[in-house]
Amino acid sequence: MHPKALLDACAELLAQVLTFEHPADAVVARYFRDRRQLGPRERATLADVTYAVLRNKLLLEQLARSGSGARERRLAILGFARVQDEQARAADAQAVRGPRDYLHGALTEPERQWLAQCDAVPPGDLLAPHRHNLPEWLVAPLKGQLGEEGFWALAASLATSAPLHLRVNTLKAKREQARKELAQAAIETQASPYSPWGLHVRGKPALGRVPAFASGAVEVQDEGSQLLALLLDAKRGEMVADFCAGAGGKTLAIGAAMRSTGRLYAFDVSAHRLEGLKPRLARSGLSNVHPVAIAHERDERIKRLAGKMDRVLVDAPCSGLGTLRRSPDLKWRQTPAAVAELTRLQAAILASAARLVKPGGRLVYATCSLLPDENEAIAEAFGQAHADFAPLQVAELLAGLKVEQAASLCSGGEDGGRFLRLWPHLHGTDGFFAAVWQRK
Ligand SMILES: C[S@@+](CC[C@H](N)C(=O)[O-])C[C@H]1O[C@@H](n2cnc3c(N)ncnc32)[C@H](O)[C@@H]1O
Repeated sequence: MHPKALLDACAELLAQVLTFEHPADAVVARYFRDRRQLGPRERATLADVTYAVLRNKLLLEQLARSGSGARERRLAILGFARVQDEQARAADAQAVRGPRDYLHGALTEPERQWLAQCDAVPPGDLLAPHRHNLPEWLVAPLKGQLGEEGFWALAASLATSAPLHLRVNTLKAKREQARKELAQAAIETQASPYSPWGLHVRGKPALGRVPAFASGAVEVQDEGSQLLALLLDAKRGEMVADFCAGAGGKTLAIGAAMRSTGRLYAFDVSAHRLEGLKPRLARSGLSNVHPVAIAHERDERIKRLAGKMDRVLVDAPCSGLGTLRRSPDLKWRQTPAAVAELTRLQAAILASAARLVKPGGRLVYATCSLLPDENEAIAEAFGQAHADFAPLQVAELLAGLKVEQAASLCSGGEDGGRFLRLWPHLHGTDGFFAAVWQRK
């Protein structure tokens, strides 16, 4: 595709994404579906430019106030330039000559001059929002937790794309064996630092046709997600519920930890999301998973299982702000009112799910949010209202599960070990929270 046509396509896609009527990944997927002629490299550029604009929206909008032509085109040019610079850095700037040659081929002379002017703006001249690229309502709760330095480190980390992590399906392969199999397909990996099931992939290779993936020996899963499933510590032959299973990322990890024995219910209110679990389940080789679409958290089918579960995971619906590297549109689509609404739902789901746990059983509440209102506040309110649930120290549990540097992954409580608290800038994972209780 000629650079001019690709830049036009970027501007066209951006115009659709920036209405924020639908999640960016859905808009991008539909755009690709409607244009089957696009090749893999063009698709990659279109997605990368879109995501670069979403991640750096406040800065790029500020820069795009100058220049001429359609706003989406100016944003596309700025996003494209960032993507090409990033690629050049990743490939070693020395080796890549003229990293912006391709983009320059799409620009008019005035546009080239304008881009050079944008490049020359000294970072010190930019206001704070143009440097952190976060909505104002998020700044105070994040600074409140991280302090000034931590906040800026997080903002820098959220401006990057997330690394690719795999979880080895221990039902099918040991970690070292999966590594070797992947290496044969020219996929370089190394053991993840925290999850005993994890592999960190070098680069972002396509996995669809890689034998280890097709055979179900590995699944794509953020290392933080793996740790949540690990924390449930489900054992052979147990009765377990994954209360908000969605497309089953954690269900699959829990089922494998149970060695495909016992009974693992995958509940969700979205039958559509549970449908997404089916092909993954087929690949995984698990036969202990029972997906059940429920009407709501107080569904009759849930009530019938009261007091019967050894372990229950509540991977609650949340703002998703811990996944901003992957879904940067969320920071522009979420609102304080939507978060307040979510906190009511989270408390209700946790209270209902807790009824399933039998005496001596374990309850895990988790989110991929960075906000205390969705995390510590929900866990603390639950603890106060449920004297029959004793809090467990996450740092101790993870250390017992042989997770390296377990204490560094935790915060809260007297010794800082009460909750799991993962941060992209500190741990390289998505942002995650978890609290654990044992029913007395
Ligand atoms: C964070 S996502 C789950 C992700 C999934 N556990 C995974 O690892 O892939 C939260 C899920 O909660 C579901 N949900 C929302 N309201 C619910 C409710 N009242 N009861 C059960 N699940 C609910 C949503 O449909 C969504 O799939």
